[in-house]
Amino acid sequence: MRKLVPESEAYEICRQITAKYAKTFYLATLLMPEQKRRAIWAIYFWCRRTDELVDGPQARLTTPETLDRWEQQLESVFAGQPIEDADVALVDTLQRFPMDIQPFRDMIAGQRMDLYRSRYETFEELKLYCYRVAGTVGLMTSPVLGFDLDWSQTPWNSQFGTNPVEEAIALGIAKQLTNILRDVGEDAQRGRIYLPLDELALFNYTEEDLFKGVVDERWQELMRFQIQRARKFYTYAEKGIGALSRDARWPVWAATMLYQGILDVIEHNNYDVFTQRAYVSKGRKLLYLPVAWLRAQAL
Ligand SMILES: CC(C)=CCC/C(C)=C/CC/C(C)=C/CC/C(C)=C/[C@@H]1[C@@H](COP(=O)(O)OP(=O)(O)O)[C@]1(C)CC/C=C(\C)CC/C=C(\C)CCC=C(C)C
Ligand SMILES: [Mn+2]
Repeated sequence: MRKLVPESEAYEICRQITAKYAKTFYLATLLMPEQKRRAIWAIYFWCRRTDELVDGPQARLTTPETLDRWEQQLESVFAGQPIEDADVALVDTLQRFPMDIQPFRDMIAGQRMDLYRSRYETFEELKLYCYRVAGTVGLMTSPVLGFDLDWSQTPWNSQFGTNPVEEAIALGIAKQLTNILRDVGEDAQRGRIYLPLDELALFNYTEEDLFKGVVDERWQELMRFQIQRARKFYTYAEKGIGALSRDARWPVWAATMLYQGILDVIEHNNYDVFTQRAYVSKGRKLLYLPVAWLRAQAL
């Protein structure tokens, strides 16, 4: 068996991948203490590798058996036995921040859905997919981010019934809904429609319109509806950010505001997600940081 790299090198691989492929997340992790930031990179790279199996350049070679093998590798990592270099970082992260394997398994189940599904009839069906590929990230990262127990025992917390686990999942779902709205055009080119078909019908907009990239009153109304729903998930999730450890609130606020900014850009582009990619400029990203910091200071 090949000798694997030491932990420091494995974390460095995870850092480089996060910095290259996830500029927003990377920026947010730079606001965290060292141990937490390294753990998030390790989780990020595992998620990225999982997504690449069905979305990456070799995706056409991926079969259900490939995902079975990936799940076995996951079990080995949870048993403290790394198989590849990057696993070394995740094994160490799991020792420092014990976590449940189930969200990781659920994410693989979400990627399995991408193997055999390219349409969702209702929002309920789409929500399950969003939980699996993104809500799970909220569950995986919560043990690393940590919760402030003093906060969760306050009377106003029980009074308003906040539930940090549900809110962590909601933040992932909000993020995935944002991704879906931003990537409608790109996904259509691959024959995929994530928007629920019954909602397309409600706005009298057809699959054919979507494949042609028609931007008219019907599409704009449909997108307003979708954006409003994504924002409800963000609003619900935001309550949970105050329950996180103090040193995690600023990065999570920053990441949250940055994703929300994508929805503003879609509106600004008049809902044309077919010929324009909605992205938040570097300058604007930096502008969000002090606002996120202020929000993180609120009790
Ligand atoms: C109590 C409370 C509010 C706690 C906060 C919990 C929290 C930090 C929740 C946020 C969860 C989050 C960042 C979810 C991201 C989900 C995501 C980006 C999913 C992507 C899926 C599929 O996307 P798609 O294929 O449509 O698009 P592209 O391939 O991107 O074109 C994923 C690709 C699945 C795999 C997920 C990732 C690669 C991202 C994982 C991100 C992290 C581990 C970083 C978490 C960041 C911070 C700041 C903690
Ligand atoms: Mn993907």
